[in-house]
Amino acid sequence: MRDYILKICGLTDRKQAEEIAYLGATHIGMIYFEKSPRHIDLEKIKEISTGIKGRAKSVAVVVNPAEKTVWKLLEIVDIIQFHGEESMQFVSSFPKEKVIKAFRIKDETDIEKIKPFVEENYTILIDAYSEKAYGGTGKQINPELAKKVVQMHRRTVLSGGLSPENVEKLLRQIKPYGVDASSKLEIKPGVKDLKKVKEFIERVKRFYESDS
Ligand SMILES: O=C(O)c1ccccc1N[C@@H]1O[C@H](COP(=O)(O)O)[C@@H](O)[C@H]1O
Repeated sequence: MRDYILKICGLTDRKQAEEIAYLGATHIGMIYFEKSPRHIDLEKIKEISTGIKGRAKSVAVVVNPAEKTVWKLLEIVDIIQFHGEESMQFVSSFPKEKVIKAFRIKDETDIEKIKPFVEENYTILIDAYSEKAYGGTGKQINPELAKKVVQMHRRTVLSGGLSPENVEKLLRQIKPYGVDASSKLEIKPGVKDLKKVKEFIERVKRFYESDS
C-alpha cells in the first residue's frame, strides 16, 4: 500500500473530528487564523487534537503567524500548515517533519517560489489563488499547473475545491502524494456534512489503496 496524506480541514468540533478520523482521514486540520470563519481558539484545538490522537495527525493551519504562536501550537498539535507568505528563513526555524508549507498557485511564476522548499524536501501543499481569502475558498487549482508541481516534487498535497464528485478524476490526472479538502464537504463554514466526508474518504482510499 502506498504512503499518502488524506487531510480533512476546517474542523471545529471534537465529535466530528473523531468521526472523520475513524472514517480514515490521516490528518485533521484546524484553522488558527482569526479572519477565517473556521477559526478556533487554542483550547478547542487542544481538545480536538487530544480526541483524534493515535488515529489521525492534528494540523494547525496558520497565516503569517508570529514565531512564538507557532511554538505554542506545536505543544498541542503534530503539524503546522503555513498558508501565507512565510519565508524559508522563518519556516526553517521549526522541525521539518512538523511542517506543511502551502502555496497558492496562480501562474508559472508561483511555481518558482516553491523551488527552495523542494530542494529542502519539505511536504508542500498547493491551493488555488484567490484575491478574497487565503484559503477555504472552494476554488480549484489549474490541473496543468498542479501536475507540473507534482512532477517536480513527490511530497505534494493537492487542495482547492476538492469534492467527492471531482477527486477521483483529479487524482488520476495529477497523482499527488495527498489531498486536502474543506469547504466542499461543509454544511456551513466549520460544520462538515459527514455523508459527503465519508464519500470523499472512500474514493480517495480506493485510489491510494488499489494496486494501480
Ligand atoms: O479554511 C480556511 O478558512 C482557511 C483559512 C486560511 C488559510 C487556509 C484555509 N484553509 C485551507 O484552504 C485549502 C483549500 O480549502 P477548500 O477545500 O478549497 O475549501 C485547504 O488546504 C485548507 O486547509
